[in-house]
Amino acid sequence: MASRDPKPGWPAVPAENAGDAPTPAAMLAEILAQVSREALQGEDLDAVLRGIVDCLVQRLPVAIASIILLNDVGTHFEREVYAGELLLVQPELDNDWPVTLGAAGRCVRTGQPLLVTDVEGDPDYVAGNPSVRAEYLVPIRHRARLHGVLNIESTDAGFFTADVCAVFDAVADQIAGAIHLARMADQLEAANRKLRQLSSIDGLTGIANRRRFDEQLQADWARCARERQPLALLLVDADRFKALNDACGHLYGDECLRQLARVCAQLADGEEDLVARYGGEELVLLLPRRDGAAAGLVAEQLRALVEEEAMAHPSSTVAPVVTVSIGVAALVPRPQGSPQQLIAAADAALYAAKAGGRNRVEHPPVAGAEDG
Ligand SMILES: Nc1nc2c(ncn2[C@@H]2O[C@H](COP(=O)(O)OP(=O)(O)OP(=O)(O)O)[C@@H](O)[C@H]2O)c(=O)[nH]1
Repeated sequence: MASRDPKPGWPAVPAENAGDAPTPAAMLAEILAQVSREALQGEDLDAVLRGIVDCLVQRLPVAIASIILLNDVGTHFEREVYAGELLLVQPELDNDWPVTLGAAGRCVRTGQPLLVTDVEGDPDYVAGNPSVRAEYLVPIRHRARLHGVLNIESTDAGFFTADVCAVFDAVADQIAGAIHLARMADQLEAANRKLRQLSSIDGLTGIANRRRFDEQLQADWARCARERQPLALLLVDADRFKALNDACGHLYGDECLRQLARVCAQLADGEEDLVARYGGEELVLLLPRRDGAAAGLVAEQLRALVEEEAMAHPSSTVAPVVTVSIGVAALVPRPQGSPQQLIAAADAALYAAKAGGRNRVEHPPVAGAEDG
């Protein structure tokens, strides 16, 4: 079999192994395949970039491989990920490396690959390691967006032949796709987080919605059962709200509900507390680790605070201002029990508060449960 001459710059192939040595084309295909794998498998952008530079220094005789990313507006380098056998003295990249500086900056400004065959003679070269003789920089561009620069450094002044440079050009294209994918994934994740957050918020009041409350109630019920801690629930209902809407209009009613939610949020201020809109003009406070007495105190405070807000209610039979009736329930959940037990108890208490004249707090014992 005819022996293959490695291209200048590629790893020297021992004569006895020459027949098995990969051609530059085969090696390029392997490198590109691995870069693709890194792009698809990396957990996040940093992991992707690290996988790629590691792959380059492992497979090619380069002293340093680094990827230098630009900020969103393309004015500064903001991050560098590098690998290599030589120590690279890296500048601090707190957005203080403008593209007006260095060979990497020149590569960005021209938008073209840049070959520096004699680093000492290049006015833009910023020495990262004194053993480096030559450097090749390639813009990393996906469609119209310039993401940064692929920077390869070699201790061999003659390393960067046209064939070798062509390999890095192809690798840079692959990296651009990988960065694009990773950034899309990051954006998608952020959008999903936002969506999850939005889907748990009540649009009118900005507090948690019923769905979020239901989830939290299940979770708190299970946790308090495990820890044998009490769980308290306050069911808060605005009095004569239909009459308020009828007399003052729905927009005013909406504003009163928002204000009511703000007051409730002031009192549900523990790390584990949750205030949510239960539905219509009913709000709930879910208070883990609060027994009946503690929850009753919060409820009484809340009732008084709402009255002090003095939101006018000209058509109420209770007071000239908006008032609330509150049903309180608290118990130490039993693992085999159901959170519905707590809701039913708070509901019964609320009914009693309404029947008792409104603008009141009621707290009957919960049947069949260990009251905290
Ligand atoms: N403005 C406004 N009104 C709402 C909203 N959700 C529910 N309501 C109104 O709240 C009122 C609740 O009326 P009812 O259930 O009869 O209770 P109430 O008039 O408050 O009487 P009591 O609870 O017995 O004191 C209804 O008129 C609903 O239209 C809302 O988001 N905005």
